[in-house]
Amino acid sequence: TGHKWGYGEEDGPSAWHKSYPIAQGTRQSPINIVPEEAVYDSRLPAITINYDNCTSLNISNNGHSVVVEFEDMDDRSVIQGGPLENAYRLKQFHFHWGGKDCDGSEHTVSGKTYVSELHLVHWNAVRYRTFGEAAAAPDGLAVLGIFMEKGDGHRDLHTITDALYMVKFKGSIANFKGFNPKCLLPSSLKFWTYPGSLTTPPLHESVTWIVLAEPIRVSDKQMTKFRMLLFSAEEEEQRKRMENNFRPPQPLKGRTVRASFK
Ligand SMILES: NS(=O)(=O)c1c(F)c(F)c(S(=O)(=O)CCO)c(N[C@H](c2ccccc2)[C@@H](O)c2ccccc2)c1F
Ligand SMILES: [Zn+2]
Repeated sequence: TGHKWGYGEEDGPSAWHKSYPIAQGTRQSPINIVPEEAVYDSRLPAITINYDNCTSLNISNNGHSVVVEFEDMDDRSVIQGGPLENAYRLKQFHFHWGGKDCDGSEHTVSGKTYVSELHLVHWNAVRYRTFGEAAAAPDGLAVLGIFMEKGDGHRDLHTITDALYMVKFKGSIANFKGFNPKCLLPSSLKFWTYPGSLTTPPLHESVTWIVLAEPIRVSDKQMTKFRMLLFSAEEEEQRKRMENNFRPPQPLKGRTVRASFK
């Protein structure tokens, strides 16, 4: 299903509009966040993240990123508050990263890039019956974005980077039970929020983005493990390293970015 797309010269972000015209839409993501231009909204409630009973299922390499999926048939792991009218269920999380440390994140802050960005994808199960339905609705998805900067290793990220060898090739999947992504959250939940889209095809304009201002740290060794993943499947003779799987910032087109903090 859907046209083959990637992050290369021919099939990368600048070519996506040919199969996905929404790529040139009015609420595309990611964006460059300019803190001084963000509007502080004192009425924005804090976001509440209830992952205590989350059930992680597996970790997989889908040829675009490394993804950890969760059981989402009830409200066992939800995010709410902030700009959200309803509780949104955690469906999966994945990462974006660069080939070296100069870039890798999707959102940027006053032009600053981070080495990686973690996305926790949630869907509005109050208003929509299935993830697919929600994914195509303007208030269907909420993605929590967490910047990752170079530093000493993140203890809990270890659990993930130590499992990456199991999903080296595109199409590989492995058991990954008992992981709670709560441990990946930074200490502050201060955030910016704006109406946007998926940053990969199908690029649906269905995402309320919640980007945390405080990054978490990732070590050099841990980044090296992400870069050992492959875009290619085991049987392909051309082995392409999975790196630079990020879309560059898109035009704001009049949108307002709100801040939960001064
Ligand atoms: N940055 S982002 O949050 O926009 C994003 C990504 F950057 C991203 F790489 C993925 S992905 O699943 O890794 C591969 C692309 O489908 C998804 N995955 C989506 C998804 C699939 C299943 C379950 C949750 C999320 C995406 O594949 C998708 C969303 C909606 C409809 C079809 C596909 C995604 F949402
Ligand atoms: Zn993403």
